[in-house]
Amino acid sequence: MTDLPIDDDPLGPLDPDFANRFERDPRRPACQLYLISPLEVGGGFPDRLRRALDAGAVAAFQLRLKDIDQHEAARLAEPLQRICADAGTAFIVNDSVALAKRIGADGVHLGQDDGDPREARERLGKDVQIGVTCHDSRHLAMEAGEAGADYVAFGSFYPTTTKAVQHRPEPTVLGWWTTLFELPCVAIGGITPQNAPPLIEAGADFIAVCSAVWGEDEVAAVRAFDAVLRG
Ligand SMILES: Cc1ncc(COP(=O)(O)OP(=O)(O)O)c(N)n1
Ligand SMILES: Cc1nc(C(=O)O)sc1CCOP(=O)(O)O
Ligand SMILES: [Mg+2]
Repeated sequence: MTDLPIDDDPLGPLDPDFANRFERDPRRPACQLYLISPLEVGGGFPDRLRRALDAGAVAAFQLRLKDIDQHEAARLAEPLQRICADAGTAFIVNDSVALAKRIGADGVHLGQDDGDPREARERLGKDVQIGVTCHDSRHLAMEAGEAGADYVAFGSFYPTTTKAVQHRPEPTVLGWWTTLFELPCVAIGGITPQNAPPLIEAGADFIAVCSAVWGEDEVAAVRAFDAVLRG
């Protein structure tokens, strides 16, 4: 993941073997940016991604495609995965353990109907990051933690047009989670640079964003998130 300047950090450099993990680390901002892809990632999208990752610190990028066969998804993933690797950004595949394994992704994100995190762990191994959607549920989050997830995701905090959503957590769930558990939490849903601060202050370890970056000028948007996240 993209780091703060670390060469002169008194804690020393991040171990490159652990650089793409979802972990709290005092050498990184307390809350980091996690980009979710639009559904269309062909055409000029790789250039947009490169520009976005150059514009500020982006910890992770999720390839979120729907209704697409795995060969086509793997073909579309290839340039994006390379761009993320060059930028030190973790490359996460949405929904599909099979695709994540096939392309050697850094992680997979699983919704409640996307499969069992324990099976995903068996298939992907200990080094691949597994994230789990938990909506507004403390119970689901604790279950995901027990199942070996590397992060839990709560949402949708704000209205979104990217996806039909049925849950609206309060930011307090983030504070509850971070106070009790080491496992990082992700906040998602309708997040913009303007409405992000209450989620950051409540304790989100990551904010996951789609339309506020790809529906806008991606460079200006990542810079605006970067400024908010660096306080
Ligand atoms: C970081 C993150 N959080 C939540 C989701 C939503 O996952 P899911 O509920 O499986 O819905 P889809 O994204 O698959 O439509 C996510 N993708 N990423
Ligand atoms: C993919 C996704 N999952 C959500 C959840 O609540 O689990 S909200 C969401 C959409 C995120 O996109 P945007 O930043 O454009 O709102
Ligand atoms: Mg899903």
